[in-house]
Amino acid sequence: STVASLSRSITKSILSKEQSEGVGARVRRSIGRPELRNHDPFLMLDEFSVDKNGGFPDHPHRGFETVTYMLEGQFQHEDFAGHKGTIGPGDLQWMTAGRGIVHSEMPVKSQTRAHGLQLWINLPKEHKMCEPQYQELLDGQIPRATPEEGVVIKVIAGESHGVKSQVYTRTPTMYLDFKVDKNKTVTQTIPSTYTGFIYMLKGTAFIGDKEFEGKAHHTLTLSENGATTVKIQTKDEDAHFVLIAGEPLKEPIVQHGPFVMNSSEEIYDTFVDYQNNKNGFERARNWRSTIA
Ligand SMILES: Nc1ccc(F)c(C(=O)c2c[nH]c3ncc(Cl)cc23)c1F
Ligand SMILES: [Fe+3]
Repeated sequence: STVASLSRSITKSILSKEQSEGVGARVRRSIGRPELRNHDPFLMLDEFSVDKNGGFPDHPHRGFETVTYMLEGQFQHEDFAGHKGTIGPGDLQWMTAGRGIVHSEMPVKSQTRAHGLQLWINLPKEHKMCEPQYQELLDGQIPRATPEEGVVIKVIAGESHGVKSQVYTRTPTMYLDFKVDKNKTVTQTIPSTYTGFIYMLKGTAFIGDKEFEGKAHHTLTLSENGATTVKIQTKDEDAHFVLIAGEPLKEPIVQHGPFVMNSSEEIYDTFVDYQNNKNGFERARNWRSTIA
């Protein structure tokens, strides 16, 4: 007899409404909102929308990674080491803050609005104080899997249908951008130990054997039922969503804003380092971004 392969199912569906963040920015907070904490290894997912007067001026990070994926408009970034650049629609910036980054993230002034996703991925203890690293890919450098006509999966991290990303993930992570035409079915393999969720950007998708309906701006958390796949269908509407999954770190999380360590002592030490420009924050002394 054939055993129908079990799919992961949806355990929660949470709508994210816009809230203010940064300077004049609006974000829909997915992971990281009160109803969506403890999705180890993920700390936050924001769908951000910033007009030319807003942005995220000079601020620090330590102990985790920020993954910025642009959907519309152009965003510029600059850090305290002089690393700067602009990312546009479809482009990716995977920033491993490690021991410390101070940077500014602002829309390009001429733009109407910058719209994208920023995911915060926690780092395991042994990497929290690593040298900062950038992995930046233009849209055209991100591989696509097209299991069938009308199903395009951008492999931002991890693997889909035999297509692998080149991004080095210290915390094993899968990050896939799905554009699925109507009346399609796609099955994605996910390691059964991974914590996973879908964030809907546009349209409607039906997930799992029970065809749970996913609508725009909803976070759909995936069950951990031992399944190694998730089945996603569309009916009379196209769908655009991201599927994000990763290996839980199972370490203590102590977070104060942009600092995420394993103990309150380490957080205290981080504040001391930041105030005194030490242990990775040396270049923050007297630094001001030119773009904010
Ligand atoms: N501590 C702290 C406090 C408040 C913040 F807004 C931020 C921050 O920078 C961001 C929050 N979501 C975001 N989405 C997109 C971008 Cl480009 C940046 C952010 C931050 F780091
Ligand atoms: Fe930042």
